[in-house]
Amino acid sequence: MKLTKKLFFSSNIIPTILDHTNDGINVVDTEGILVYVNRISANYVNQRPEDMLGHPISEFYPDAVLLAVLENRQPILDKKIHFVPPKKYVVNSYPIFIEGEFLGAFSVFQDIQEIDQLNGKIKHLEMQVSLTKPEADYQHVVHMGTMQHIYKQAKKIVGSLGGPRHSIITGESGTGKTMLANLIYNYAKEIGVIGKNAPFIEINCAQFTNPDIAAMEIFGSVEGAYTGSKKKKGLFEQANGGILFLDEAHTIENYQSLLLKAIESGKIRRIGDTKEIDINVIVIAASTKNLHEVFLPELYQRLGQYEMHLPALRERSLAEKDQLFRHFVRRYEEAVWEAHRIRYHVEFTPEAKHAVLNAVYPRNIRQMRDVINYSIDASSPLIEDVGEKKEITTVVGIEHIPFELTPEQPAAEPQPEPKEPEQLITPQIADFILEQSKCGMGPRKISHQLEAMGVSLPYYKVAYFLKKQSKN
Ligand SMILES: Nc1ncnc2c1ncn2[C@@H]1O[C@H](COP(=O)(O)OP(=O)(O)OP(=O)(O)O)[C@@H](O)[C@H]1O
Repeated sequence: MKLTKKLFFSSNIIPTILDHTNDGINVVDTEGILVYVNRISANYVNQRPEDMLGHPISEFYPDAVLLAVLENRQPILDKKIHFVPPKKYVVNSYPIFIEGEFLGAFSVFQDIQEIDQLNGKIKHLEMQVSLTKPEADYQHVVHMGTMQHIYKQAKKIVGSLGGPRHSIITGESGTGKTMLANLIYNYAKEIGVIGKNAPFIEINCAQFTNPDIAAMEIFGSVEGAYTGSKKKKGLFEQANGGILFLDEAHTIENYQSLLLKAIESGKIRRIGDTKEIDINVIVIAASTKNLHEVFLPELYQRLGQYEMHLPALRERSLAEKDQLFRHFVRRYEEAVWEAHRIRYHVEFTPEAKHAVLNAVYPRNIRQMRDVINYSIDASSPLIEDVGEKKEITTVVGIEHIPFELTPEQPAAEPQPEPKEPEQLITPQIADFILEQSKCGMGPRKISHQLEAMGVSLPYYKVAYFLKKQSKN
């Protein structure tokens, strides 16, 4: 037998093909009774097609778009439906007219849960990147107090008539050294000291366990300079015409004389090479250490005349901290707008804001930023629960702040709910928490376990209890 058009349409091939598509298909008569369901659609609602036929579609798909199509006799396209969250599909539905007579409707739908979740993850990652990127534009940094004075100094270093000069930035981790280097770079471009497309090459010298590898990265190498070394352009060459930012510069101890020579002569030599290469690079060396004590005196003298020190967060005024706080909250709101086109309003309760502003941050502004982002994350709704809303307000309370911060507050300040955990924690619950903690469980896991046992005790209260126990 030969497959012909006639045979194709008269046989059972079409339903078989429809069972092998990736889309779900439903066909109903004018009463909304299912006359055809493909396998995908039946699987979607955990049924067999034969058990669905002859039943109203609403029994299986309560929000079926087909019902509206039956009423209006018009197609409905690209409608997104949440089935049972997080199950989600997008559906196109059409009326069926045969020889002008209205006979029913059909719909074709695609499961988009996975695509939606992937999109959500991409947006989440994009948001994380945007929230943790150092500010590069002076308009967008907090420039009251500390930065006002330091930025003036930085501008002089690159912008003075006799400049630009190399410089040193010191400060504890997370105080804004990389950010300041970026600001200098942008300012230098703005005033034409370096070209609009000039490179900004950043290297954290501490990332190399071996000082020889660090040197090869910075100065480049020729093949065979060391066992296995390849011909390689160094960062100095890559930064030619722009800025070379050497973070954690104290770790390049062994190669300080090479650095000095490069800075003094404007020439570098790749490790293992004899040929010199001209370079025109502004070097900014940053460190958490006092480079005066670490660098060769000549190198320090060359760079350290132009030294800027960024104070730790604890040394900054409350007003400056408050500005930083507002800045990071605003950045979060802007990131939500960028990712989801949702106007997001973040409010902190006075108690929560007090906790954030008065906590101790060993990792300085970076840690404060992370705590603010974490707290807002904790109070924010899930994307899947937002629906079509275009404006949302969230209130960050003390319960959203990472627990380590709250006990660090000044003793003179009233502690939030200090007695409550003890009131809630019976001797049995106390024993349970201590036992789980001994087995290495963290407060969050313990709180989840308690919840499964019908005891509602937020993780931060578990943490507070454990902290008190460890002090007793
Ligand atoms: N004045 C400021 N205004 C706004 N954001 C700031 C300010 N100072 C620092 N930050 C932000 O704090 C975070 C940490 O800053 P940065 O990465 O520059 O610190 P760092 O001193 O280079 O840290 P590390 O020594 O660990 O490399 C960044 O997100 C940065 O943008």
